Amino acid sequence: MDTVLIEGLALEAVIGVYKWEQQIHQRLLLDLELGCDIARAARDDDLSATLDYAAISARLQKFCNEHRFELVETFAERMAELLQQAFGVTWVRLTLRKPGAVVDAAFVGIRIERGQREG
Ligand SMILES: Nc1nc2c(c(=O)[nH]1)N=C([C@H](O)[C@@H](O)CO)CN2
Repeated sequence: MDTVLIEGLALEAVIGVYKWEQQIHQRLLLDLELGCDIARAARDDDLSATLDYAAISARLQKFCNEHRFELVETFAERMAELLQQAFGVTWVRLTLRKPGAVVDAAFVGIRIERGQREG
């Protein structure tokens, strides 16, 4: 199984459990590993035969503009569902970081894996 990567994608979202957090936008950082067989895309030099990282990045930025959640867990789970439903992603490892949420930590966040890794 090959992997399409998106790393350090900056997302602006309304996210947090506290009232003050629900009135501001905060930056999240997203890393994605997306399972994908790239053989046909590479053979035919054909974008339509692989996962388009630009289209996926734009769709996730739109999703963040349209939704608000309290937990990074919820955001991560919903983005994984979107990747499966809208782009046919069969396996994803998703890391979502919330910089600055804990002052003494560079990052806090979560990592999830969904779907079956083939090959
Ligand atoms: N496991 C989690 N812990 C916490 C979260 C979260 O989303 N997942 N969120 C917060 C607050 O919103 C925090 O980020 C504000 O500083 C606390 N713990």
